[in-house]
Amino acid sequence: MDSVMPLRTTTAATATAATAAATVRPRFSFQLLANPRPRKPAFSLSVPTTIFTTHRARILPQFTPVRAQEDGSAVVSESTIPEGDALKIKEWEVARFQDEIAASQGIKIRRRPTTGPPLHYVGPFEFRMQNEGNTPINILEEIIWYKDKEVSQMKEKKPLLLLKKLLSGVPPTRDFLGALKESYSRTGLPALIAEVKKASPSRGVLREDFNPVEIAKAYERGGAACLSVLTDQKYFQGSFENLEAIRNAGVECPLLCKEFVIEAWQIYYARVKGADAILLIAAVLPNLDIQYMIKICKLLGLTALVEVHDEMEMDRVLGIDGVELIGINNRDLGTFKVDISNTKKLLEGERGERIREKGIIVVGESGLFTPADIGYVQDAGVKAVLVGESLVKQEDPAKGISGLFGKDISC
Ligand SMILES: O=C(O)c1ccccc1NCC(=O)[C@H](O)[C@H](O)COP(=O)(O)O
Repeated sequence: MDSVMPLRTTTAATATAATAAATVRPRFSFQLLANPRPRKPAFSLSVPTTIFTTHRARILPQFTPVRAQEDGSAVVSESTIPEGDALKIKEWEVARFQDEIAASQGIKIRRRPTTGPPLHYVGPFEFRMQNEGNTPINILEEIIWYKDKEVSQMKEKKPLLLLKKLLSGVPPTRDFLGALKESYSRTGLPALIAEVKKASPSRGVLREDFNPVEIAKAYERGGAACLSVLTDQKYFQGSFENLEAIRNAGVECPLLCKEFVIEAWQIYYARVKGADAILLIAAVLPNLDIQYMIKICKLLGLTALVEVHDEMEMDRVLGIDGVELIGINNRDLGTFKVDISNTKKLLEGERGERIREKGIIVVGESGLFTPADIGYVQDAGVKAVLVGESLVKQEDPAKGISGLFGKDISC
């Protein structure tokens, strides 16, 4: 099994994919076996005899010798497969395991398009691949597939080792969670995380004369407790330069890096660029990744805002240690449908109880336009709100904040 690990990078789910896969019940019996007698390349595949038989014609020229096992499966030595192809097979299998782990947690979003099996592959995955091909199921999946490529390129330019060196030169983080709590107890209203957002896939360009630093300063003047800065370029016309510029312009509000995080590397990068908090989306990240990324956030002094959209995601996140801040998104990131009653729905009954017991702060996100909307989500139990469109579209976003809350919350 260990031979699988170095082939793919960084996420906890990857690092534990093969192990955790043991807990995901494959529909076919399938096992990657640690080779009892290490050789190079050192692994073998155990496949059910039925599958083996089906593939006999294809397999035999490549896979010899073949050993029958007591349980009826056949062990095929792969020592004759060229090393490069064997590595590709392993990589591909780990990616499939990752998809299966995610799917077992109700995650529909795949990290990258599912490609067909590599040359020489024989095994159960080819029998159970769904939606094979490269059409994303929705906009969120499209964003993630693009992000996967983008992050790979960024990592080549700025490897983790370099980011770690840069960390020693960055100023300490500001207390994002503390700022939210302080604002809530000062105003008695949900603390505001005001979003610096130029455009979005659902609404297109929200503001043509977009000056991120001016908007950030206006938000701070208007009484925002924290700011959220979109850093995704392709779909939101945001950037890490915006985040950095706001940080360097003397804005004191703690900053949330609003990104589509799929790898721990991005958390280090956000920290280097001036973030105090980062978004982790449960619709994209398996539980182990969230847990691992929260640990990294803590190590770097960042607050993790873990975002959920439905009951299943909320229940998953409530089972993860170390979660202090949960965002309930009223926008379905797949369909764009916005419904603020989602916040209420996810805070009702036992879930609300658990959240209060754990002392978790909840943020109501998206689709908030009026004092009535703010009152509604506050009654539902949120202590903070994340607002973009309704503020960024105002000529003076500071006045927009008073309009949104029905009063001046700046002092
Ligand atoms: O805003 C979108 O269209 C969108 C599409 C796909 C993924 C994420 C998206 N938005 C991120 C957000 O959740 C919002 O920017 C944030 O909650 C503020 O929402 P709003 O106040 O409605 O601008």
